[in-house]
Amino acid sequence: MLRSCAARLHAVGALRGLRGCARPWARSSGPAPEFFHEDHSLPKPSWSKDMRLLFDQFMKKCEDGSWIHLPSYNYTLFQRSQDISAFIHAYLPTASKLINEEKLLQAKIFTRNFEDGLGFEYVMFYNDVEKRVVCVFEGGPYLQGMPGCLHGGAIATMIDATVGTSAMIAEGIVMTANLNINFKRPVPLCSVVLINSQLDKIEGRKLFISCNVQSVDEKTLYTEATSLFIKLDPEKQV
Ligand SMILES: CCCCCCCC/C=C\CCCCCCCC(=O)SCCNC(=O)CCNC(=O)[C@H](O)C(C)(C)COP(=O)(O)OP(=O)(O)OC[C@H]1O[C@@H](n2cnc3c(N)ncnc32)[C@H](O)[C@@H]1OP(=O)(O)O
Repeated sequence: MLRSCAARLHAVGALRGLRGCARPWARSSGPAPEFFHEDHSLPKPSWSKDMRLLFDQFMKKCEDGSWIHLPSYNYTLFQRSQDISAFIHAYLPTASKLINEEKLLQAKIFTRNFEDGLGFEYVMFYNDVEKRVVCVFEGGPYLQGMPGCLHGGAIATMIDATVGTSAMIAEGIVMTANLNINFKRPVPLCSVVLINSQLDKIEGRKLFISCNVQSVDEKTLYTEATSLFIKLDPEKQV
């Protein structure tokens, strides 16, 4: 399973020629520690029936290669601590002055650090022809905002992660410059939703990606969003 997940991620990278992801900042090579490799996007006992059903449906679509399952880990692409540090120095020199290098060793993706079933449960799929990333997302009980509803910040986070994945696949190292969200209906806590993102256009370093959040039966439109991502330029002092 680990081999096939790595192969799929590699396929996505190869698809885009790994633009911007050649790790020019890396000081070391070799495998990351084994415990890092748990793919959090695979079915777990805590997943609901809807989540499992949609996972199976999308995995079926992956069989002819039109869709790709994107594995997901609790660390960034730059998982080795020395890589993270070198990455920040190369791309975010202003921020690097304020970052505690020791704390950096503990860095993890915050959506992947809740206990199973309590926080963000999600899996993403990518269609290269249509330039779409779809995220199947179930927000657990620890993500409550208004009683019985998903916190808007949790929705924003997952929208950012979905459109961000789309931007990263297209152009490598990017950051969110603008995220514009219309919350149209409250999302019931612990329900499964589909986050559909679409890469609309690329203009120089700017990527425009739109997105909506729908119920599984597609009858309820919960949220609509547009986003702007900027491909980072290591020559610029951001
Ligand atoms: C092969 C890969 C496989 C991958 C597989 C998938 C794995 C996925 C794994 C994990 C995915 C997780 C994904 C998570 C995603 C999360 C992302 C975040 O949350 S990022 C944190 C929040 N964002 C910030 O903190 C940015 C702060 N802002 C900045 O640092 C700068 O403003 C930055 C970098 C965005 C732009 O700065 P400049 O100096 O590089 O660029 P300038 O010159 O200012 O802008 C460039 C152009 O963009 C326009 N622009 C910039 N900001 C704009 C704005 N807010 N609105 C409109 N236009 C804007 C400008 O007007 C300019 O346009 P003109 O070229 O002149 O036409």
